Amino acid sequence: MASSSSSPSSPGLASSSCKACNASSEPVASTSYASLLAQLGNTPDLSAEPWQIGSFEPFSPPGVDVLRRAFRFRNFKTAQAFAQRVGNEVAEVEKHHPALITEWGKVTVLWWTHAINGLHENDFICAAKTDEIASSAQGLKK
Ligand SMILES: C[C@H](O)[C@H](O)[C@H]1CNC2=NC(N)=NC(=O)C2=N1
Repeated sequence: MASSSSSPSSPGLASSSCKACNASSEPVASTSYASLLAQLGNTPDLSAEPWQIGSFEPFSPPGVDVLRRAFRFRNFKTAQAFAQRVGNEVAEVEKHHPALITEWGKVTVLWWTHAINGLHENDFICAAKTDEIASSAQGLKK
């Protein structure tokens, strides 16, 4: 595993707030990208199975860069409650909204900035806040 699945993020990022963003906002600079990823606990782990996503990681479907992490839960109810907390406590507070895929025992969270079709510092802030919620979420499987 790349890191503990409960709370790999640095408290600094998780206690920052999102800045207003529009189509001319700057994506994260290549110089800060690696440091921001490291703050989310992302370190290369060549021994991990391809389906394990133990920390937020870059994911690049054609045409867009995304941060993605899958969280495992004991059942559907606890997965759904976590997705709702991310929606209410991060997305609606920060006015920055993820894709949340809720399945039995699993929530996949994808952060990117629609306005720039890529990654902004806001995405790293929201990813860190998501990790923080996971660290106290009921039913999370570590
Ligand atoms: C007007 C409103 O603030 C914007 O449309 C916000 C809403 N939530 C958003 N969420 C995300 N992830 N990216 C955006 O560019 C975005 N824009």
